[in-house]
Amino acid sequence: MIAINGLGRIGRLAARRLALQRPHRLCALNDPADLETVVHLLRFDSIHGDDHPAVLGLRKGDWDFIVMEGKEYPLYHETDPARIPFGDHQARVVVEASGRFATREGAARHLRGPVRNVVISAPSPDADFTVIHPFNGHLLDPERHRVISNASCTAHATAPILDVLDKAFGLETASMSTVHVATNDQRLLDLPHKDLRRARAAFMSIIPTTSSAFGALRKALPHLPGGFDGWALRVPCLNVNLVDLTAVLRRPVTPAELNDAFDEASRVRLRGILAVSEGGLVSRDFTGREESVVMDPDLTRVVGGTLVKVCGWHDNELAYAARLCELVNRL
Ligand SMILES: NC(=O)c1ccc[n+]([C@@H]2O[C@H](COP(=O)([O-])OP(=O)(O)OC[C@H]3O[C@@H](n4cnc5c(N)ncnc54)[C@H](O)[C@@H]3O)[C@@H](O)[C@H]2O)c1
Repeated sequence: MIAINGLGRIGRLAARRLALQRPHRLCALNDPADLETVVHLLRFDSIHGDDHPAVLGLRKGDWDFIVMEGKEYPLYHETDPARIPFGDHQARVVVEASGRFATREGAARHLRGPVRNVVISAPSPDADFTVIHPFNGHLLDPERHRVISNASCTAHATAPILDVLDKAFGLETASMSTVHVATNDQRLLDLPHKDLRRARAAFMSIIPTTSSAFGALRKALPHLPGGFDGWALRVPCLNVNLVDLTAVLRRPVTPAELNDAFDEASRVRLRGILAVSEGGLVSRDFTGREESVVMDPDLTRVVGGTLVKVCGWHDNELAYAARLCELVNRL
């Protein structure tokens, strides 16, 4: 059974998805917000529209429930994982999607009674294992790896690109910038934040900042060339990021060879994870895509044979929630 802590952008998408696809597996939810607020935000979504289950709130005595597609899920309002009685509902896996407990120590507060694993919906500095499916999921041992990080949306989008380049041409070195939409970790208007740039109004500027994807990628794909690094440019958009990756390959290539390699990977080996888009699209057109990355062949460039630049889009919310749900279902 699966429980979810933190019903924000990612937690709600995961809850809706599990309620539609695996209602018998979802057992309980937690968020400090009150019942009316949680129900309202589950029903109305500014980005993903109304393509989600019928949702109601129910109060029985002191207890709150979210009803999705006719099934009742207990909703708690704790702020400390150690106080959430997920174990009473036979939860074996907790999705930690609050963004507040990304360290092993914090996430491990869920590990009580029947709860065997916690999956953090973000990179973690010290989780037992960082998964980027399908590249290292086979190494995950749920008995040994009790606290698991599902890396980040950017890491999930970047890993397939690196994988194709490395397998097809050999990867010497690489650098990546993610053109990343605003998230609730920024400020709507200028307001203190530990990152001075994220303290600035999110919808006014291009905001250069760090990306936790690099740490997650280094952990999940340790064979990557050393020094792989880059940054995020937060832009005033709501959904869908662009990964812009520059690499030096071991042998000279043409743009057509690069695009063919992505095309081939999208058909069988990375089907469902990497896709290739048709031409002329913009970020909005990728909302609702569930692949970790959708390559844009028009943007492929080669400079002098071995220096290449390739770009791929991803729905940072929906595609990430899809990978997260696949992981907890496998667990
Ligand atoms: N938004 C994205 O595109 C995205 C993609 C991949 C990963 N992530 C990661 O997922 C995590 C959540 O991101 P988000 O965008 O959904 O965040 P969000 O800010 O939209 O939601 C956070 C939720 O957690 C709840 N919360 C706050 N304190 C809590 C506590 N003590 N206990 C339980 N719940 C608490 C809030 O009420 C809110 O509903 C972050 O670590 C983020 O980095 C986000």
